[in-house]
Amino acid sequence: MQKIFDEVNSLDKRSYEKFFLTEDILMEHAAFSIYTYIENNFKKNSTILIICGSGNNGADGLALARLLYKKFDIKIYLANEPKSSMAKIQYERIKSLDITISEKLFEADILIDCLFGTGLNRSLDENSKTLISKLNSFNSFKIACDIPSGINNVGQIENIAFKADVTITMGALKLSLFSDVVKDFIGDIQVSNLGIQREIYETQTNKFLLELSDINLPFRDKDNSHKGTFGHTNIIIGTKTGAGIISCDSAFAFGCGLVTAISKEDLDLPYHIMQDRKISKNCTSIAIGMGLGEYEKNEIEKILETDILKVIDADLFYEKLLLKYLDDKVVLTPHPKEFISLLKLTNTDEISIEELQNNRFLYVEKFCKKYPKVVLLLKGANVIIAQNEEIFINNFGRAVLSKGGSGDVLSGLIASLLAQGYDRLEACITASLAHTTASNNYPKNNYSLSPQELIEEIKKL
Ligand SMILES: NC(=O)C1=CN([C@@H]2O[C@H](COP(=O)(O)OP(=O)(O)OC[C@H]3O[C@@H](n4cnc5c(N)ncnc54)[C@H](O)[C@@H]3O)[C@@H](O)[C@H]2O)[C@@H](O)CC1
Ligand SMILES: Nc1ncnc2c1ncn2[C@@H]1O[C@H](COP(=O)(O)OP(=O)(O)O)[C@@H](O)[C@H]1O
Ligand SMILES: [K+]
Repeated sequence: MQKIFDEVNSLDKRSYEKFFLTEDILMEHAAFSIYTYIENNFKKNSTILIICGSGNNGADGLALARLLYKKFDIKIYLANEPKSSMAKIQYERIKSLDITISEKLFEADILIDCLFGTGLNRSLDENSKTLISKLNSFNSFKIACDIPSGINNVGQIENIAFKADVTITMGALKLSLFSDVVKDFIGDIQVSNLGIQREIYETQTNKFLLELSDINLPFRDKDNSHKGTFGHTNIIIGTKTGAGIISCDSAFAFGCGLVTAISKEDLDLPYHIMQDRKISKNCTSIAIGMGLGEYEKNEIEKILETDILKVIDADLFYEKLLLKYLDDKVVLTPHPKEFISLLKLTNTDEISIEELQNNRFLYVEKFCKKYPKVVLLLKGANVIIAQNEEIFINNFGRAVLSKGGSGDVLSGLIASLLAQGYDRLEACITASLAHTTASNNYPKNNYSLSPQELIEEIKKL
């Protein structure tokens, strides 16, 4: 996994003080990293337009222009006069070079957005909005320097943002790059080195970006085994029976030795899924809530009271009785609408979905502070897995998963791993990575994936 930081000003400051790296040195490395990216990916003499603002983001652009000059056909567009001391210095440094300052925007092969970086501290004015909108309309390859202009420090977009194909971010990953609302604006993310290896520039953090290598699939390492060796999950089937049956199937596919569907009615189940009316004696995990619908409250309480690890999903986030069980046995897997209900039930906050989606990390942190024993997995375009003060982000998911039943598959995967002995955080991390990786491996298109096909892809991991 990679470290993520709420802000990097303190890391820059530490570099100045501890390693005697000046702002100028950091900036030269920032510009050089974008230069290297362009050199490695584009033909000599490609046309490049660098859009520069008045602060140090603009200064990065001016330094970059100097590096690119002569090898590429570059022009600068000065959205504002250089104002910060570094912007003025960088401007002086290019004055004697014959770099054209373009009076207008044009569709170059490559556009580089150096308008605003981490210094964006107020709403965009009309000029900036028009400028960004015009840039977005061009068919150029678009590179954002540090962060696409228009995205603020907490990952919100008030009106418009530059729509990058790649964002080359300076020094370390910032949390603002991982809100759901910026997902379609940042493109691929690359981190540039600022004159010292990233692991030295970075300090301690409690936020991490998951990588594919963080997956820990449930391979079996002993052959002297039987089905009970790999756990027994119980999936509670509600009135909408399909949801729970999908979870049963995904739990079975992900290695659990036995899967039992708990249901009052006789169901038409696949042959490998057992059925019972009550929780199995040797049950090692439970998943409850998917398609639950109408259910006797005391029956649910009896299940929640058990000492077994549980995945709690869907309809249960609307039930007050859940409040008694927000402890070290549960994994909660709400989508945003369910999470705002949970926030309301727990008297944490009463907010709209829009407010949540604009501040996902804030509300996850609030909830986890209040319930530090719970493991929370907040679904969305970027899944957030959190416990106490730690946050893990899975940003691999794509729109192919926006289908009824995707979440039911995920509940089954987590329950399966819990049954096999994974701890709750490990189970969420591996299940979530398996879920997104399998969906991305679906070969046909990004709209027709069914839960069954998703489970088939999980079997191939
Ligand atoms: N601090 C450092 O050591 C480094 C900083 N670097 C660059 O510096 C950037 C941050 O530079 P700054 O702090 O100068 O900030 P920016 O360059 O992001 O923008 C600040 C300027 O824009 C103005 N501004 C802010 N919001 C505005 C709005 N909505 N409409 C119009 N004007 C607005 C500010 O008043 C200020 O003049 C980073 O994103 C990164 O690109 C890099 O060179 C790496 C090293
Ligand atoms: N655009 C997207 N990008 C990434 N992941 C997505 C996207 N849309 C949906 N998902 C994922 O798909 C799952 C949907 O779950 P959920 O809303 O509970 O569906 P259901 O209840 O129908 O099973 C979640 O894991 C969510 O993170
Ligand atoms: K930028």
